Amino acid sequence: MSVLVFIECADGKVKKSSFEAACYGQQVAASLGTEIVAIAIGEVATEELKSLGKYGAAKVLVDEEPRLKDYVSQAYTKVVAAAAEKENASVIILSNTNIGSGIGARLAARLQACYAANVVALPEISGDTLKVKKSVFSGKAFAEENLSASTKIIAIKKNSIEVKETGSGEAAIETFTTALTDADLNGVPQETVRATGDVLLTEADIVVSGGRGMRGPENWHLIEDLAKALGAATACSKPVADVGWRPHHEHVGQTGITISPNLYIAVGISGAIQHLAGVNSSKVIVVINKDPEAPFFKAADYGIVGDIFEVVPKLIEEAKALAK
Ligand SMILES: Cc1cc2nc3c(=O)[nH]c(=O)nc-3n(C[C@H](O)[C@H](O)[C@H](O)COP(=O)(O)OP(=O)(O)OC[C@H]3O[C@@H](n4cnc5c(N)ncnc54)[C@H](O)[C@@H]3O)c2cc1C
Repeated sequence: MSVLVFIECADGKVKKSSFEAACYGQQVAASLGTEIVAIAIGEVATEELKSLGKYGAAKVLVDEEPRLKDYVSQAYTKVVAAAAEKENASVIILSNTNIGSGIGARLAARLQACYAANVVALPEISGDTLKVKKSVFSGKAFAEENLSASTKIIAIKKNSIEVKETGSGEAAIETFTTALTDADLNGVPQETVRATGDVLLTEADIVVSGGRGMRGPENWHLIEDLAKALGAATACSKPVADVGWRPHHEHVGQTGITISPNLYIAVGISGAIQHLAGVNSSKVIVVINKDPEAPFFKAADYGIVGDIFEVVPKLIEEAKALAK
């Protein structure tokens, strides 16, 4: 019996959300008296994979099949299922990303497993049952669910688990191959064009986001300059993307991307529930709005009541000074 953790990679590196999944897996494995094995797919730097040893992975299986350089749902599912069978995994941990949730649902069907997505805390373990807490209704409530099938799949919501090194060892790397058919590979991406700039929005620790209060795209340099000074990604509210001030892939909320950065700075955004649905699991929320009655202040950890065009240039100056 083991706990298998699926590791997502981008640009040859392990994504932060996968370190979170490894830490979660390590703690579950410790409670079950077993160890974690990780599975990574595609080209990933060996040092990155070895570093998973610091987060409890004794071994990392790597499938470097060139056709799996980019995510292919059926094929990735088959590889993870084969790794789970090889390692006799009773618990499989994924990150609750687009890729993780795509694989999770397919895996559950393939392995006759139970699957809990959006999990926000370590499970309570009672015999063969894992009780998990998950975020539901776009982050407005929590649900507890008992997972009792012999194979359990858990997808961790980003930023729910602190990434902590638990050891100094290096994980052993083992090449892993899975026999794939043409049918497994009938949806291979031909080209991937990076949507965001320097910092990937879904992986960013800090996000600076602008709303209709920015008045127009000609003022977006304020959002970009603040983001640059903080090493942050940029985002926006839906109407901003709808009118074409910003591209749609930056739109966060119920109908856009869901993010959970450590710091979310909302500039000139009112805080409608549809917007909050995509950002309310951020660790710290800072709101800048000239209207003290703006609903976003109720969800904020820190609020600045003031005019964007006075407040943000000062913040940029301060952030630049701190970075020196
Ligand atoms: C089905 C459905 C799905 C939706 N999905 C989403 C979604 O995914 N994401 C999303 O964002 N929205 C979504 N919406 C839209 C949502 O309801 C709001 O209309 C939207 O979030 C408002 O965007 P905003 O805050 O940028 O604009 P506004 O509501 O117009 O707010 C602008 C804010 O800027 C402030 N402001 C103006 N000038 C200044 C200044 N100079 N200095 C400081 N503050 C200033 C104002 O006080 C105001 O609070 C959805 C709506 C529906 C019906």
